[in-house]
Amino acid sequence: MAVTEPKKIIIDTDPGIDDAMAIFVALQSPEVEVIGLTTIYGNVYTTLATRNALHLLEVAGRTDIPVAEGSHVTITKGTKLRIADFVHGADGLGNQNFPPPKGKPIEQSAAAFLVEQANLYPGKVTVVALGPLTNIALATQLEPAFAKNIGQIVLLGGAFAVNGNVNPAAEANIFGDPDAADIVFTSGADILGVGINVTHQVVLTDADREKLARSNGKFAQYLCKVLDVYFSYHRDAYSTKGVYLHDPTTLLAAVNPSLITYTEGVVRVQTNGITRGLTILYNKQKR
Ligand SMILES: O=c1[nH]cnc2c1ncn2[C@@H]1O[C@H](CO)[C@@H](O)[C@H]1O
Repeated sequence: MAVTEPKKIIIDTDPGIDDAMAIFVALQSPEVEVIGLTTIYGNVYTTLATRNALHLLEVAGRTDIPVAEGSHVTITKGTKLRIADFVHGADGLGNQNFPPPKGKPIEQSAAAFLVEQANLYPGKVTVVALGPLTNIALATQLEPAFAKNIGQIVLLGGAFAVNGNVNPAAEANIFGDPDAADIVFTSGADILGVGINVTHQVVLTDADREKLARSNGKFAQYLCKVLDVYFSYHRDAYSTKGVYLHDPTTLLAAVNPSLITYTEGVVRVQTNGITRGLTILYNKQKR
């Protein structure tokens, strides 16, 4: 039987409690090889995202994986960022006051790293984008062939035919940088978009969490510590007895796309007005 090579993935991330889960899922999945993490603002500011990415790799014993720091501002140089510390805690990881990581990010920017890896392995690298799409948009501007060279972009973003989670129109990652999102969606790249219409169907319940607490696994024990804040937020905001697994679901869409059903079409993003951040899908059924 032919042995299939693991899919090379770069995770663009703003850790983030559900980002931590997604990173651990990736590191536990033989189907994928994590060749780098790139960081972005969203759940936390970019500086803290970099610190948390390095910390999570140290927890996992995978300091061989490079971390490239991403943009601190939106694609239009906007500095008024919407940071979801009310979802993830001030430190992004459930207010656990973890010690600072020993490692450092590489010299390259996230966009430069993305471009380099896509050129190095044309058509073979999947970017799993778990935050606002600024770094990916910057990569398309840095290298016009990026959209062609990157294998696939699997992204968590958008609310397709449902309300957003920031406001009725917008989902948090798209709302974080709608201009960047529209650049990415119109870049010509092969994109697999996972919206909150999908991720709101994937819930880690209180019972699941108790099961996790009974596990001796290193990742299970770590996640039980950081999950409190995420559970409290969901209880207050949604009255749910559980949490939405946004980022892990998106990561799993890259590991095994057959877990989710898709529709094919064209997506544009509203970049101004009260519906700024709205994702619109034209599903090609009309000719
Ligand atoms: O209400 C919210 N406001 C802002 N961000 C949120 C909210 N709920 C979840 N997320 C975060 O945004 C991404 C999914 O949209 C996830 O990373 C999630 O942790």
